[in-house]
Amino acid sequence: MISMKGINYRYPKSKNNVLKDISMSFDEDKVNVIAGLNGAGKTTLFDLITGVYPKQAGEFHNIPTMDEILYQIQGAFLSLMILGKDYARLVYKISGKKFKKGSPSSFIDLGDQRENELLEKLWWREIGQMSVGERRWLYVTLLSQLDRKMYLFDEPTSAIDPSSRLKICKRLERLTKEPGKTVIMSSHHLHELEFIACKLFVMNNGRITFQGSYHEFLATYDTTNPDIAFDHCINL
Ligand SMILES: Nc1ncnc2c1ncn2[C@@H]1O[C@H](COP(=O)(O)OP(=O)(O)OP(=O)(O)O)[C@@H](O)[C@H]1O
Repeated sequence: MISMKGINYRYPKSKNNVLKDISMSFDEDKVNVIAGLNGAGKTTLFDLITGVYPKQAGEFHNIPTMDEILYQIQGAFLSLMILGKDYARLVYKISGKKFKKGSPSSFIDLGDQRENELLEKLWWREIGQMSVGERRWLYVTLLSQLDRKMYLFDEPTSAIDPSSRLKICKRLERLTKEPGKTVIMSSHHLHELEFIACKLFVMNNGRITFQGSYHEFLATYDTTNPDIAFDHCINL
């Protein structure tokens, strides 16, 4: 199990720690979701886990090597002129997987007919002509085809509609069905977590203030509304 204990981090030239005594353990059979206000420290934590920043204090356990990690950062630049299939080719090339010309159906099966059809549709469309939700779904879907031990997705569901958010969450949940894979995402949206097996972490001001299942989260704050639970959690 990938875990960490007592992690602290301070940016050079900053006075205060941005991560404060963080201890977490990630489940392999669930999507691990980190929620928190803007600036809570989620991206910093991802950057530390993946080695973008050097570790300062605390212990990390069982973190895979760089080539076993997929890290989807926020706002990665891609030309809007390239087609879905060009992005797919790039992803496959990076991973050393065999890419075939023509229809994606000859070598990619997403295990869901509607999603296979969506992939076929986006395959031939320019990135710039896709909706934001379609684009994010395509990125997550193609990246999740790569065989890695750990996947980190930084806000893959931001700025998209509830239906597309759920599709992306379900895609990540599918990854957790494969043994030996740990999936971690950050998110500002909590409602769709009801529909996936997840472990939720709430980060506030550099500290983990909750970790447990979605249902434990609601029960802790005695509500059925995750946004109200979140509000209580960060204001305690
Ligand atoms: N390079 C940096 N140098 C100094 N401070 C930084 C740096 N990068 C981020 N910070 C600060 O660290 C804190 C945490 O930022 P971080 O990007 O990790 O938050 P986040 O939880 O991912 O936010 P968001 O939800 O907005 O993406 C913020 O106060 C931010 O201003």
